[in-house]
Amino acid sequence: MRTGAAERLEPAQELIKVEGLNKTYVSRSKSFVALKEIDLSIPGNQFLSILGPSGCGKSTLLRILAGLEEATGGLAAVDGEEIVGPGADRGMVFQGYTLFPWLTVRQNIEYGPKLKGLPIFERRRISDHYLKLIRLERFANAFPKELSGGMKQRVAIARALANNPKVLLMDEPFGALDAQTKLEMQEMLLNVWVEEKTTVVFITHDIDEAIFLSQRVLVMGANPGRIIGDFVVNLPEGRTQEIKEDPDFLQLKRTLASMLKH
Ligand SMILES: Nc1ncnc2c1ncn2[C@@H]1O[C@H](COP(=O)(O)OP(=O)(O)OP(=O)(O)O)[C@@H](O)[C@H]1O
Repeated sequence: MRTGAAERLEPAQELIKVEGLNKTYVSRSKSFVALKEIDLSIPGNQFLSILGPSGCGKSTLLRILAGLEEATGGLAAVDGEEIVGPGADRGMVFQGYTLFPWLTVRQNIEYGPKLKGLPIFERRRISDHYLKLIRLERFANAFPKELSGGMKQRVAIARALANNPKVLLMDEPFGALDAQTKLEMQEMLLNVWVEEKTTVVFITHDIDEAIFLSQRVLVMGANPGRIIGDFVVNLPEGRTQEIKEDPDFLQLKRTLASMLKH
C-alpha cells in the first residue's frame, strides 16, 4: 500500500549507513564523548531496536539520524544521502506527545501531506488509510486533548507515516504508557510494520519490548557510548504476547539482560 521511495527498496538493500560516527559534547571547559566510532548498517524494511543503559548515547544517535544533532566526526547517511538536517524522509515519534493541539486527529495526520501540497482528495485517501491502520476512524474529528495517551501515540505514528518516510525513528515512544496500554501499542505497531514494511529504529529500555518487536537488537554500552552487541531475533513473524514464553525468546532475554548488567 506504500507508494513512495521505501517501496522501491529491495529488503536486503542498505538504507542507513553509519561509519566511524563520533559525538563529543563540549560545555565550558568540559568535553564528554557521547558516541565513539559507531559503525552500523541497517537494511531497508528492518525493525531494529536499541537497548542500553541510561546515558549511553541512544537518543544522541537517533537525533543524529533525525538531523537534529550534528555529529563531531564520521558519516551518517540515509539511502545514500548524507544527513545534514531534518527531512521528511525520516519520521520521528518521541515519548512526549507532539501532536498539534489545535488540529483534529485527521488534520494532524494530513499535516505533512498538506505541507507537500498534495490535493485534498489525496490527503483524504492518506488519512483514511492511516486512521484505519491505527483503528481510530471514529476519532477522526477529535482533538488531541480528547484522546488517551495511547491514542495520542497512535496518531503520532500515523502522522509520521503519512509522510511516507524511508525510516521511522522512535525514541521510547511507549515509555510513558501504563503496562496494559504498552502491550496493546506494541501489537498495534507490529501490525503497522507488517502492513507497511517501513524501516524502524526503536529505542527502548524494555528488553521484552525490544525482542517482541524487532528483527534485530543492538546493545549499546556507556562511557564512551558504543555498540557492544548486535543480535538477530530468530522468532517467527505474526507474533503475539505468547511468544514471550518461547524458549528462544527467553534465551535471548537472558543474554541481553546479562549484557546490560555488565
Ligand atoms: N546537549 C548536551 N550537552 C552535554 N551533554 C549531553 C547533551 N546531550 C546529551 N548529553 C550527554 O550525552 C550522554 C548521552 O545522552 P543520551 O541522551 O544520548 O543518552 P541515552 O542513552 O538516550 O539516555 P537515556 O536512556 O537516559 O535517555 C549523556 O551522558 C548525556 O548527559
